[in-house]
Amino acid sequence: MPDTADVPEAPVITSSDPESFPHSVLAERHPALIRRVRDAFPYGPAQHRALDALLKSATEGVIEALDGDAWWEAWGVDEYAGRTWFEVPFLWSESYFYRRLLHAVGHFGSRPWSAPWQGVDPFRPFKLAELAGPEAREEISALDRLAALPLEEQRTALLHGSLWGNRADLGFRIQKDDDEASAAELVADDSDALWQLLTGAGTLVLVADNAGRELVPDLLLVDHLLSHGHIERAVLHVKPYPYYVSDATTADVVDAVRHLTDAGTDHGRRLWSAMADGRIDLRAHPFSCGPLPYADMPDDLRAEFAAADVTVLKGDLNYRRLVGDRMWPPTTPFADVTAYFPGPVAALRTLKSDVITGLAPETEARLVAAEGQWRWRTSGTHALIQVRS
Ligand SMILES: O=P(O)(O)OC[C@H]1O[C@](O)(CO)[C@@H](O)[C@@H]1O
Repeated sequence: MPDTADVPEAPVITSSDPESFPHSVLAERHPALIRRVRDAFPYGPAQHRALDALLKSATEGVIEALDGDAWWEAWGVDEYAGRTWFEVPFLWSESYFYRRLLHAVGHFGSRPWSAPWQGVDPFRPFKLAELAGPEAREEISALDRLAALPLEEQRTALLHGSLWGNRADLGFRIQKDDDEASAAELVADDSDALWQLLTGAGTLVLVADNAGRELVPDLLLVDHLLSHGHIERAVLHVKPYPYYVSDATTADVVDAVRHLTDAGTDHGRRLWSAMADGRIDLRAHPFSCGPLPYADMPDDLRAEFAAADVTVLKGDLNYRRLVGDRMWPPTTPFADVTAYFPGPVAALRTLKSDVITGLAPETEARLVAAEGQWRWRTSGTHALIQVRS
């Protein structure tokens, strides 16, 4: 089992409480996702049977070993085998669900002649529909207006575009009717500290989250930082395989850059050449699809983050992995729970799960008075920019 000895203590979140948000993800969101994936492709009988079996296992069954998967063996699958999905850490069981879903649809087939679905992204139809949608078109047409703004306003708009782009997460929207909720509030805003780190920096590591309407503004922010001399180089971490519905893979980066070039924007052309000359470098580390907190990251990934002037982690899941998926008192200092991280680190996240750290006592009191203990944590209507320099 991974070593988490250095991480401060707070209860690890599981899905065992039927009234809790994590329970609803396993009991409602995962079955809904299986239905959507099943309906999105003309899968064959073997895949339908595998999806039926996954549905039963995920809701009524127990964790099963993943034969021959050395990564998942290292990540604890044999230790958890035989326990229900609801009693193991929520972070772990949610990741395990995506690993099992991909296996069920044949994504990992190992013999090419009998594995026609190998490499097919079961979430691709949803990702493509998002990029083709009216909101994505409007965002492209807003780029001309953006270019007319003073530079400081441009960079703030781009940072906020990248931050709130995180709300465009397809997994989250499976359970939400009003994904474009109008209420939007920053519960912590360390953007001044972030701009200090991003001024005259050598290397920015950006750990991406979702494809489509989140990745496009992420890339626009990187383009701005490169073009205006804030940074010399960006290393963009994406997932090695489809994950958490809309998480970005290399194919999604290609689609996002093409989306910008096809629209005839300079941003697209600049991003394309920055990838060609190495100023934007892609990574797809296996640990990016791991079920563990970053405190347990392997040495090569640690060295990569240590070499950066600043690492920016996008999204809710990366936040859970950064601070540990635990029921922290909300005023626990962000700097304490990220002290282990090798180098300056920032989180850009809309709140979509129970975990929260780094709130000012008055902010917590106001949120609880207005919405109780839980709602504001998962509704996607609040966001944060937190930095540990
Ligand atoms: O795409 P994001 O911002 O990482 O959000 C993913 C989040 O969605 C959920 O799967 C459900 O909201 C969370 O458990 C998870 O942290």
